[in-house]
Amino acid sequence: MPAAAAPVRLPLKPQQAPKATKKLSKSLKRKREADELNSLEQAVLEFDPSSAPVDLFSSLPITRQTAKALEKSHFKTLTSIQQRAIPLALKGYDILGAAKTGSGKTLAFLVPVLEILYRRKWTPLDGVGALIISPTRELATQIFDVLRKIGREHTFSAGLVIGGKGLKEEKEALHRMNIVVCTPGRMLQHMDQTYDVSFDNLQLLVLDEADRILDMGFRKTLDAIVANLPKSRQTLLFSATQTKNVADLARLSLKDPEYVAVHEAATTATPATLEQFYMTVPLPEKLDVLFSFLRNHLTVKILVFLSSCKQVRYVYETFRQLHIGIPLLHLHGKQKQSLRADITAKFTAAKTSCLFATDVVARGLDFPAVDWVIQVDCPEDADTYIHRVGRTARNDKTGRALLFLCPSEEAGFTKRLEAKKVPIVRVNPKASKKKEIKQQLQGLCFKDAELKYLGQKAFVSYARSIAVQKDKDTFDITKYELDDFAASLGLPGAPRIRGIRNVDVEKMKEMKNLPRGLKALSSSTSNKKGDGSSGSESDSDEGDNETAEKSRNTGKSQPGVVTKYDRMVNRENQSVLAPHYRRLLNADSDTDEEDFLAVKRVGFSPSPPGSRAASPVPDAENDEIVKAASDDGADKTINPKTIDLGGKSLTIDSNRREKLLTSKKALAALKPRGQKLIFDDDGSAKPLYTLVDETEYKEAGGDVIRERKQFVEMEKKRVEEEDEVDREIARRKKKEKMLKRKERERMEEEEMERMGDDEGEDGGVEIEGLEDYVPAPDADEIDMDQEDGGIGLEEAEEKDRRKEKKKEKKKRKEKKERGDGEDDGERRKKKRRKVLEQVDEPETLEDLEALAAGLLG
Ligand SMILES: Nc1ncnc2c1ncn2[C@@H]1O[C@H](COP(=O)(O)OP(=O)(O)OP(=O)(O)O)[C@@H](O)[C@H]1O
Repeated sequence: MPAAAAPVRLPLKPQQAPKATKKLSKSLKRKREADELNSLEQAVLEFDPSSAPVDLFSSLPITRQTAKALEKSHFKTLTSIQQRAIPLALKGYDILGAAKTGSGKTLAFLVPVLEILYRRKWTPLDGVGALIISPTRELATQIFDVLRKIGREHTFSAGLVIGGKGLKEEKEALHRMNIVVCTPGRMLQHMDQTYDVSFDNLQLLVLDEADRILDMGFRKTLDAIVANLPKSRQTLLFSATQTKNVADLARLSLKDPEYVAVHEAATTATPATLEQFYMTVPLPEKLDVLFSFLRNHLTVKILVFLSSCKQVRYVYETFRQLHIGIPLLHLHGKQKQSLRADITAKFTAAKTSCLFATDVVARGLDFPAVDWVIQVDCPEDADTYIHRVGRTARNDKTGRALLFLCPSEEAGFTKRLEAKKVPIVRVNPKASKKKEIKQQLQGLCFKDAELKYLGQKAFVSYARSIAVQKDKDTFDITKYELDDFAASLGLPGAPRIRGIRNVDVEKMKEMKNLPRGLKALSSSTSNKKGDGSSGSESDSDEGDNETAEKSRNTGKSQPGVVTKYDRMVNRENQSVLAPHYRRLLNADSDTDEEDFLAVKRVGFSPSPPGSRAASPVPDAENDEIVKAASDDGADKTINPKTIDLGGKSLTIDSNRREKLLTSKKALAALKPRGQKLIFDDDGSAKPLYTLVDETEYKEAGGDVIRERKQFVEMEKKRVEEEDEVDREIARRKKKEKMLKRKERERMEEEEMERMGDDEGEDGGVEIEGLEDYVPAPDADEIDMDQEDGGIGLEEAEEKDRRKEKKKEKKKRKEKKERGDGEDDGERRKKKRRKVLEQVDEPETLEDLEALAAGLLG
């Protein structure tokens, strides 16, 4: 599936082209469609959602097109959430849908989307009719794929707006979309920047994984999106862990929503076909247990969750080098979109594979036949646990899940699971099958400095992810054996951790045996020297470039004795794991405190008037100014030249001086700026603004900070207002243009219809009894749509029309050239006369034939 932004026109499969003899009169077809629509509306009206649930899609009051596509996609019977939600949604209710993972919620909202737009006679000119929002790109792509399948018999255009592609490309495509499947961030970007895309007509808003989209992470983005949507719309919210938070629902202005929770009475919140286990594994043994587990499960499909991108990378890179014996993949939010799509496709197709991933795949993804879900790092809450394990045992298939809990997490987290009705059994790892990989990891880190560096980052990001957890009953940072954990990653010591907030520093200071990493943390936090970064580590690429150099110097190695670990730590990162990773390193080093103060490139340094050549700064590229130490030890500049610039003297070398003197622009930049003056009635000049001394101003009762704030707010408001006016103008213009185009097309259609009817009356072929036949657009047009987001059907028709017109024009021109006003009969007579003039009396048979040919030709 191309993650293309370009809209695809449904139907997506070319149907059999109509034969000339089976041409169906357009007006008849239109009449039939109108009748069908009326009876469909009637059926929906009469349908009672509270009556016995419908088992088959064919028994639902839905269009022929949807029913046919569902059948072709092998969807015959409805799942329970579909039985309950679809009828209500068809009747126009707002819905809060909750059902276990893998129970078919996607169809429960996609079928109503297609049906409602169809019943409202939605055309490409009506703009965006339905907006489907998903928290991740992968899930949006999956929803889009299902939409393509079940919408293939309809003629709407649908598109993906998820980023990872050019904004311009998406912008252009957005104009043609009727159904938009998107991620929140990218959608908002378009709403802000693509001024002429209107959502004024929006009929349906769908939030898949609604609780996730409504939570803190997306709060502002979603609110801003909703502010751009009309209030009179239908809203459908779906999730396996649905929110009932009234404040959240109020944000979406739901109208008396129907709460459809099909498994609310069930004894478990997870699928009955899912077996769930947990193990208590000390943090330093986690990688050993994971490695041993994978070694013993080489022929299955496994999904392994870790809490940050760094961990995913580290575990993937090291396990790959340990040749574990099962194909390994890794997926996290810092990868390029094309790579993410590629890995998702690979894992979907794989029969045997192990995918290390962050929570980017925790929700909604429908990987077929996953045997095991392993959670190496404890999820932040029970809801996340439910979604993660929901990647297996989908749609009544079997599956297994295993959770690793650190001893300090066990009591707290099992309590949370119990409260959420998650049945889980404790198991112990078999000691005989456990293999320690610490030594191997140390070896790998020793050989490869970048791997070691990655391990350090993984360590820091794990510690941070624990420190920022809200559930302090489960996650107490002081209870993790961080030093041993660092050793288990193959690191020579626990890296220093900066920037963790919300940690009880005093408590940590009091602790005996406090890990070195946390000691550093406690001192840096209490001294307020942290870098200030905080927030969730999951899928974020934060981290700490710093090694534990200081602590190491004061640690195990003796002063003056350089151990192999010291060498390893001091060594620069040399080899390259991946270009992307190197970029990350560079990006990180950019944020170092040293860089914050360092001057990257300095040109000239103007010296104060009257002073000697002052601070000539060498340019890295040219090295114009050479400095040497004089006998008395003071700096002496060789070959100095001074230019006087309005009282300022500038010292430079002769070459640059020449250059500078020939460039007015460069000189102007160095000269003092001019001053703006105003002249009063007497002609005396005054500065444009007279500045009041701040203390004087304050004494007079002025509040500088408040006024600055007021000014900024006033300006912001003004810009927003102007922005809104601009948008409104753009929207109005677009609407006018659209209406004009619609009117023109309607007239053209009427004209064509008239011509078509005339044709029928004049002997054109009209076949009765082809009720089931739906004429399809040309296959060529569909191909273009599908392949590269090329022109739509509508545009193709427009092109054809233009071609026709051109042809006619050309014909007329030719006719004119041949002689104005001459009809064909006259022209023929003229030609015959000319032939007769040229040919003598025919004597032979050939002469006669030539004459006949000339006359007839
Ligand atoms: N009516 C149906 N008949 C047969 N299979 C179905 C039906 N509806 C959905 N499925 C299949 O069930 C699987 C799970 O569906 P879907 O992804 O919609 O679940 P979900 O409830 O959205 O899961 P999650 O909570 O994880 O997002 C998919 O493979 C889908 O093709």
